[in-house]
Amino acid sequence: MKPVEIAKGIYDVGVNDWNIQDFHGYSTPLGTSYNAFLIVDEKVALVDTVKKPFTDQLIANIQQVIDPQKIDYMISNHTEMDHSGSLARVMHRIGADKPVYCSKMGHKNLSLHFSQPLNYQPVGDGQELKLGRRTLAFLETRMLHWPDSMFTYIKEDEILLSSDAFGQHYAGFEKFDDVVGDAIMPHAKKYFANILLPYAPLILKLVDKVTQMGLPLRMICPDHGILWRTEPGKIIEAYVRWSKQQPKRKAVVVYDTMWHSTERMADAVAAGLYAEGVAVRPMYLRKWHRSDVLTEVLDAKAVVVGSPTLNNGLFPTVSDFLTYMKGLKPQGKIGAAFGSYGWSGEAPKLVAKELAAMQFEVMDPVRHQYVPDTPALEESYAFGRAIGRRICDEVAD
Ligand SMILES: Cc1cc2nc3c(=O)[nH]c(=O)nc-3n(C[C@H](O)[C@H](O)[C@H](O)COP(=O)(O)O)c2cc1C
Repeated sequence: MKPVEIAKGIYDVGVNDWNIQDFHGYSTPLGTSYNAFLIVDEKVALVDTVKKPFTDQLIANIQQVIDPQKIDYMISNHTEMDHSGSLARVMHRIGADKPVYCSKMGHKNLSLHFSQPLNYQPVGDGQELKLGRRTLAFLETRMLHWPDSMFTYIKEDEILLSSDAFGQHYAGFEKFDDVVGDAIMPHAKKYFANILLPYAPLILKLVDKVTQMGLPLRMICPDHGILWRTEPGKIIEAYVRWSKQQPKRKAVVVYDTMWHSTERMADAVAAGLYAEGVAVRPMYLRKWHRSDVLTEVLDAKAVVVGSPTLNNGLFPTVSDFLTYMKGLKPQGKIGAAFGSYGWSGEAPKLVAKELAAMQFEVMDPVRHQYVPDTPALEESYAFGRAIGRRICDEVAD
């Protein structure tokens, strides 16, 4: 990728990772980018680096704008290695004793990632760094989504370098929201559902704080994907909506199956939900990636989970999905479980227990022995309708 001048003297010198398909267990069919920002003023600052294998590309991009040794300040908004992996080599290239500005937690966490001592300059919330004509202001955003996370705001240009917040896993030569259009929103939603959802209450507080500060925002530039230059308010509004987790009349029916019995039940449950006017799609866990299922969970009212009983327990992909969903802490959901079994039939009860541990309102599970016959499928259908009625009672049309 060539450097992209996003405002006069401010460049995205990051890289595209075209072929990554699995980002720490999150599916990324369109790859991703690691954005890094070079601000050229009387003093020159580089905000964030890239994943380690892309270090040479980052340095080559910087070189197209300026001699890397002219960089005066390194700023680390986030310790995670997709943004800090090349820090050691970059510091070696620009001058190992140059200051590295980061949050206090960034100082602690970077030291736990890199053994060589760097000239860390921890900054507090609201602290500023003058570059010449421009001023950088640091905004602590603890747990959005790591303890070290912070934003860097370029005051005079009204540009927010927002680290992972507002990002999307998307690799492309297109770098701006107006070029990609609404096609980017599903990727932003997936990013929110899979990375930021557990911190939804903190996001609402942060948006309040920034609104009270009256911070003008001309552009929001995350560390992944496209930059929001035309309608930065649009992604903030989406974050507020997603953080409130206001559900639609929608359910996710997610399941696995060995011999298709639980699958037949899943189809009948989904048909029952649909008959009550609920949007629904059965999702088979060996075809749908857990991160795509979670994207659907975000605005669903009910999560209905089917598992056959295997060796007195859950089918492994169902355990995987439940573990993943539990960590992301979705709020305000109805939960329901179903499944086929042979002799002991523990799985639906185990699913229901897990859903209850996630504070879901859990309905009594439905299970069938071996292959469901017509009356059994009618029972699954009626189960879907009962869940659907409950959704419609709780969610306005
Ligand atoms: C390897 C294996 C282990 C099983 N273990 C149990 C079990 O412990 N308890 C039980 O009730 N059924 C057990 N079953 C039976 C299945 O749960 C039953 O065949 C069910 O109908 C499968 O549903 P499915 O077609 O959705 O996979 C087992 C089946 C297999 C293949």
